[in-house]
Order: sequence, then structure tokens, then C-alpha cells
Amino acid sequence: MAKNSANGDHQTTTKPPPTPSPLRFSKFFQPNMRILVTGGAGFIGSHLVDKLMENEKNEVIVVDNFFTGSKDNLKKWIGHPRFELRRHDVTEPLLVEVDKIYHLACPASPIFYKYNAVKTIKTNVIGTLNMLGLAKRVGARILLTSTSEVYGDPLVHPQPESYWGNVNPIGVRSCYDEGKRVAETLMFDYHRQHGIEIRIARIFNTYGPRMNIDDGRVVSNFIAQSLRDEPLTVQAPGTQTRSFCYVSDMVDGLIRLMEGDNTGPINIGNPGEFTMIELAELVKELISPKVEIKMVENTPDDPRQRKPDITKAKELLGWEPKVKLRDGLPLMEEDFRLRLGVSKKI
Ligand SMILES: NC(=O)c1ccc[n+]([C@@H]2O[C@H](COP(=O)([O-])OP(=O)(O)OC[C@H]3O[C@@H](n4cnc5c(N)ncnc54)[C@H](O)[C@@H]3O)[C@@H](O)[C@H]2O)c1
Ligand SMILES: O=c1ccn([C@@H]2O[C@H](COP(=O)(O)OP(=O)(O)O[C@H]3OC[C@@H](O)[C@H](O)[C@H]3O)[C@@H](O)[C@H]2O)c(=O)[nH]1
Repeated sequence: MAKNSANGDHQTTTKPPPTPSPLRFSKFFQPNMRILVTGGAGFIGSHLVDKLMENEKNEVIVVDNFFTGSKDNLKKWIGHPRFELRRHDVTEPLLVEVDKIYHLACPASPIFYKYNAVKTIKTNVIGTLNMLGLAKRVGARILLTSTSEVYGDPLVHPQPESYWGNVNPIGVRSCYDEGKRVAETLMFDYHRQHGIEIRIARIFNTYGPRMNIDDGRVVSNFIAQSLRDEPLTVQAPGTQTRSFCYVSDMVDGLIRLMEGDNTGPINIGNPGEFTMIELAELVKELISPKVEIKMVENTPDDPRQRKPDITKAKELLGWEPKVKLRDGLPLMEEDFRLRLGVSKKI
């Protein structure tokens, strides 16, 4: 009931609250997206950041511990108002308000992931748990960059996503391949148990500009060796195969997967398959016809063949790679020449 007050006759009815400032709801009307990229200072991560930053509605936050990545890869974005770079190790918890998480943090080159195997498995397991915890807390969608290495030394060829793999659980590569397998399990458990929106990409060998010169992976090794006039080191027997995807195709596939409706896992890779001898011969032909090819000892558990079945990526994401190895290698050569200071002989 209304009461008269000593100061006059006005009523003390419960008025509706004032209309909130339109800014209060602006988040719901702005299509702005805050996107976290873990491992964004690395090879694939930095190309992904470049693509995400092209969209003016995206704000990008990179976290990286700079184990194999570098600030140099992101130098054009440092200081940009929509970009933030934080030194952070994903094995430690993180709290940031984001809408999407691309979780790439993990060394990818065998020499680096074997260097501190315990740290690699911690990165894959604890790092992924931390990022899933973050996704759960802030309601973000999370994409994991898994790997073709989950198929181990595959007995099915080419590899469809339905193949469970042939992995040595106690070998020197296990910190990485079993680590990624657990990371995939965690993604699905959080999805089933907590309703987290997940996406899993199984990435096959990817190459392109910005790979570390001494990264140790085969394409970067062969290009660096050819430019330094050193023999191309083919690891025996040289008949093992890989399928190489150019990095711009990879980034396109990852973004399509994140934006689409399918959890995956989905293979993202280029089905063109090459033996390591064929790759060395192609590098020789395109970059340095006089370079020698030398057979050297291999490392344990090296997968003998690998080629993605990309039927799912084609059907569900409308994605397929565009850049052939023969066209991608010269683009990488250009970048390596600049960084090594070796100009092209005319
Ligand atoms: N490049 C490929 O051929 C390939 C193939 C399959 C899967 N992948 C996956 O894609 C992702 C990116 O690979 P890449 O080739 O760009 O490798 P990369 O080594 O260039 O990048 C990895 C990045 O993660 C960072 N990082 C590593 N451990 C971290 C930690 N504990 N905390 C925070 N940051 C950490 C590194 O400093 C680096 O910047 C990885 O998850 C890798 O497993 C890559
Ligand atoms: O100098 C070299 C380096 C490597 N190789 C051979 O090239 C092949 C590819 O080796 P890489 O080290 O480039 O990469 P791998 O295919 O073994 O592993 C990669 O797989 C997919 C991702 O998850 C990772 O990027 C990485 O683990 C292997 O058969 C290896 O024996 C050479 O012949 N010479």
C-alpha cells in the first residue's frame, strides 16, 4: 500500500528498475569473438593467428611458453589493439574470458617432443585438462589439434578416422602419440559428461614458411640442407611415406572445423603421398640440382606409411587441400632463403 510521506504525497510503489544502458547487452549484439590460441607462437599457430586477425570482429589471445615457438612469428601483431600475447605454460591453470579455444600448445617435431618426454606428456594431458577446465568454466568451444600419429604405425592404409591405430604404448614416441590419444579421450569425456562443445582435428604432416630452420622435421631439414649445400639426410629405408599439407590449407581446414557442427575427429591433411626418397628428389630438382642425397640411420618406431582418408573433411567441412607439394616447396624455400640469408643464384 502507498504511504504518505512527511515530504509530500509521492508514492513508494516498487518501480521497475531503470532500463539498463544499451552497453550492458552489447556483448549479445556484437558479433565480436574472443579467441584463445594456445601454442600460437608456433608454426601452425602463428599462421592461424594471422588468419583469425584478418577478421576485424575477432580478438585474439595467444598463450605460449616459447619452447619451440617465438615472438618473432607474431611480431606484426604485437601492440595491435585486438591482440594479446601472454607467456604461459598450459600445464598451469589459466583463466581468461574467451568464446573459442584453439588448443595447439605441444611440441610437434619428434626431436623436440622426445627431448623432454615427461614434459610432453604433461603438456598433452595436464595442458588439455586445464584448457577443458577453462572451456567448461567460461562456456567456450574448444578445438584440439590432434595428430595422424594417433594411428601409430598404421596397418590400414590410407587412414580413416574409424581406424583405432597401432601405437606402441611404451616407445620413445609414446609421450606424443599416446599423449594425444589421452587428450582426445579427455575431450570426449568432457563433452559427454559436461556438455562442452568440442572439435578434434587429426593433422597430418604440415609444412610451410616459419617452420624452425633446425626444427628436425623432414621438409624443413631438406630445404635447409639444400640451401646450405649439405647432403639431404634420408633416414633409412627411405621408402617410408608421408603426405604433406601446406600450412594455408591446414589453417583453412581448422577454421572450418571450429565453425562447423561436427565434433570430429576429422583428418586434415593432403592425400598426396611421397616416399622420403621421392621428397628428397623433388627438393633436389626444385631447389638445388647438385645437392647429394645421403642415407642415414632412422629412429625407433618410425611409421612406415601415412596418408589421410579425407572423405569426412570433404563431406562434412567442404574442405580439401589446394596447394600441391611441388607448388608449396618453393614458397617455403623463399622464406628459408630470407632467414638463412642465401639468395637465389641466377
Ligand atoms: N605440423 C605438423 O605437421 C603437425 C602434425 C600433427 C599435429 N600437429 C599439432 O599441431 C600443433 C602445432 O604444431 P606446430 O607444427 O605448429 O608445432 P610448433 O612446435 O611450431 O608449435 C607448438 C607451439 O606450442 C608451444 N608450446 C609447447 N609446449 C607448451 C606448453 N606446455 N605451454 C604453452 N605453450 C607450449 C611452443 O612453444 C610452440 O609455440 C601441435 O599440437 C601439434 O601436435 C602438427
Ligand atoms: O632429416 C630427416 C628427417 C626425417 N626423415 C624421415 O621423414 C619422415 C617424417 O619425419 P618427420 O620428423 O618430419 O615427422 P613424422 O611424420 O615422423 O612426425 C610428425 O608427424 C605428425 C605430427 O604430429 C608431427 O609434426 C610429427 O610428429 C620420417 O620417416 C623420418 O624418418 C628423414 O628422412 N630425414
